[in-house]
Amino acid sequence: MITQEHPKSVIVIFGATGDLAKRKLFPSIYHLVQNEKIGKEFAVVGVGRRPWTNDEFRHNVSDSIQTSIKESKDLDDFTSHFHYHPFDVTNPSSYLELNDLLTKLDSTYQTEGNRIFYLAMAPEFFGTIAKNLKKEGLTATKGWSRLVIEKPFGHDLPSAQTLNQEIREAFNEDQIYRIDHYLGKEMVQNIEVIRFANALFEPLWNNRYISNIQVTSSEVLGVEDRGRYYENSGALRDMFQNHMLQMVALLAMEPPIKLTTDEVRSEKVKVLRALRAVSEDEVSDYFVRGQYASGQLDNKQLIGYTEENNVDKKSQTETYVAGKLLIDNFRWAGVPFYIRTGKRMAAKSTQIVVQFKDIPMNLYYKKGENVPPNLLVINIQPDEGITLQLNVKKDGDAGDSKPVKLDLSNNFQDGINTPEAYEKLLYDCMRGDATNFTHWDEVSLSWSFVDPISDAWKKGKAALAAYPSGSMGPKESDEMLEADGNQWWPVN
Ligand SMILES: NC(=O)C1=CN([C@@H]2O[C@H](COP(=O)(O)OP(=O)(O)OC[C@H]3O[C@@H](n4cnc5c(N)ncnc54)[C@H](OP(=O)(O)O)[C@@H]3O)[C@@H](O)[C@H]2O)C=CC1
Ligand SMILES: O=C1O[C@H](COP(=O)(O)O)[C@@H](O)[C@H](O)[C@H]1O
Repeated sequence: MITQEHPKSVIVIFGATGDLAKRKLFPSIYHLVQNEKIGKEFAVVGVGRRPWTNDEFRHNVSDSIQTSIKESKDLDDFTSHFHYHPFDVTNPSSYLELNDLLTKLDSTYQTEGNRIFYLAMAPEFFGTIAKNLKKEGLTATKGWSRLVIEKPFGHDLPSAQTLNQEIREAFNEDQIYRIDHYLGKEMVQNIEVIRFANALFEPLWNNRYISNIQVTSSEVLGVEDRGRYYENSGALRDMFQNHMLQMVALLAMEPPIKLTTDEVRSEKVKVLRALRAVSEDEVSDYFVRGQYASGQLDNKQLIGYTEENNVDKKSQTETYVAGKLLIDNFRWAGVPFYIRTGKRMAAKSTQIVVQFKDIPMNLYYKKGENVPPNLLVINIQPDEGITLQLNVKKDGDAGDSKPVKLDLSNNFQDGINTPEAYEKLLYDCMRGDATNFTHWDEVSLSWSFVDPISDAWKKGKAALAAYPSGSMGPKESDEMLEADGNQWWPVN
């Protein structure tokens, strides 16, 4: 059941001394309190191996808030809700002590026995932690208990299945919240509203009127200090299998009969089931993989991927992937969904472009050529908003037209204050709303689609194209669209 107001809970963060907790989780909890989404009835227990005291932990929390939020206030009061419990999560006996602490905090903060276990740690620990939580009785509380799991959820389908079995032995599916932080982004959540709350778009949202849909998520950053993780992941597993496929599912799904968790998920699952499988031999026709070489951006010289720390000098890991997806159902037959994502590209941008089909006949503007197509552009980040490209009469010239952009970005007035993805997702989890988390069916279908692609790449069935840092990816990606008579639309 979804709690409407001021959910109460103890939140146990496994990995509370790590990067994710400091950069995302503590500021998110702070915002929830400041925005009065949660009241005083909460406590946070941090788990890590470092032998910190409560004071040291609270200092670290304070630091994280001051770094990320300009005007922070009431920090002492806020951090007094934070407690640190150091232990190695592979040591089963420590869970009993943790349980005692949770029971005590439950009574101090009147959290009604509700517990969130947030696993902000490397995935190899997920199964062990889930098992010990159940075995030592931490999930047997008078309130609810929920498990939040960070990505990556497995490395391929078999490893994801093993992980799922391990956590399902301790938690039911409806207690498991698999985070995909893109689903917490304001404009990703807006996809459904744009589609289903506007009489203008939904009738056109099909293969009769749409020529193709493009989803881009480009990053300026390189692999930073995550070389070890990224070498085993690459862009296909890091971004495509989860964030990109989730956006495709939201764009392509049928209208759900209700906006409930189960109904929305069930429609997304149908899209993933309808994705046309790409066999190993066809991979090069549908996918391009690339790796950033050295290059320049904003007059700065940038090193190539293989020169990064903890990266093999001969690495074949892709830092860029572009794909052409086909969805074999009545609505989308024949409409390509072009997807691209990569690191060290020219701009940080996540953007969706819906390109409508050409009008049947050109009465205007350079007859014999096509009038520019109508485009609906959904800007997810860094700017939030939508633009609609239409054609209007050219000033003065009778019989001539020009494209104009109807820019609705200014309507998103509270854009800068929209809650951060993690804040929304944490709040959803506290309220028991799993709509914006990924269900096991979605995860397994995504891996089923992705595995043949990575297998083909592993067997060397497709070349790894180099692209200069600071560019928009390899030329092979442009050629993939050109072969269909299409082109990537520029990102904002
Ligand atoms: N950082 C990010 O931006 C993102 C991270 N993620 C995911 O979140 C998870 C955490 O990432 P991140 O915070 O970057 O990782 P870090 O390496 O920064 O942190 C790892 C944490 O795990 C703790 N830890 C490791 N081993 C043990 C152990 N045996 N017992 C108890 N605690 C242990 C560490 O504590 P200590 O050192 O004190 O032992 C530390 O708090 C990963 O699954 C990652 O893929 C997902 C998206 C983005
Ligand atoms: O999950 C991940 O996402 C980030 C990009 O997230 P964004 O919100 O900044 O678009 C990416 O850098 C990282 O490699 C990946 O693990």
